[in-house]
Amino acid sequence: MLKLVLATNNKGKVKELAAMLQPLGFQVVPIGSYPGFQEVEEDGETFQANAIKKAVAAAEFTGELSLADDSGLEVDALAGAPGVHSARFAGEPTDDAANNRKLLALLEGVPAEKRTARFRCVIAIAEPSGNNQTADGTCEGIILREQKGEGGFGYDPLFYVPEYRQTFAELASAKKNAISHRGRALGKALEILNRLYANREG
Ligand SMILES: O=P(O)(O)OP(=O)(O)OP(=O)(O)OC[C@H]1O[C@@H](n2cnc3c(O)ncnc32)[C@H](O)[C@@H]1O
Ligand SMILES: [Mg+2]
Repeated sequence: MLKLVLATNNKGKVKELAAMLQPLGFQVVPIGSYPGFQEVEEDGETFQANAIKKAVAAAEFTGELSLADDSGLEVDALAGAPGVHSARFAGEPTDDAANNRKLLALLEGVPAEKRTARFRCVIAIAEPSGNNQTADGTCEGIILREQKGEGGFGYDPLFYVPEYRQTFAELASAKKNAISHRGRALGKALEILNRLYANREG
């Protein structure tokens, strides 16, 4: 089995990443199952910087190949906010419902054609040595005026994908994974993982 530590405390991310990686033969282990791991401070100015920081910390702590995901929502009418601050948009600790309420309040009165947004994701893969590589993905959508759907997590009930006429929270999870920022970043990250494992078994 190809062991891979998932350096995230977000259950929604773990679920999606595991659903995509397990069928490919990866044995994924969430960082939560390693007692004593100190959560890293996500003080980077970019998704890439934060993803690398999380992946390297996990790889150094566990001695295993580790994957981290830093992601967020960029809303054009808000000049790209909440961006890297998506998780704590409405303050600490992370509260998805409060984040969604804040987003709706800030967009009140903004017409549909100006509610464009995108999710961004950077996945970092780190080795215990600290060596790391990254891959990114985006997905374009529109911020609705009210939440729709029960699936997913975070901003999913407000993120409408015109192509499918559904929000990320309404889409079946396999469909979300096929088109999401995370799914696209993971597709590229798999090429990195394949090279790393090929070298190991070399
Ligand atoms: O840092 P980790 O432990 O991975 O977990 P986190 O939830 O803090 O994750 P981030 O720092 O990457 O913050 C990303 C936030 O952006 C939002 N987000 C990212 N991907 C999303 C998705 O697929 N659907 C909905 N919201 C998403 C969600 O609110 C996340 O909390
Ligand atoms: Mg975080």
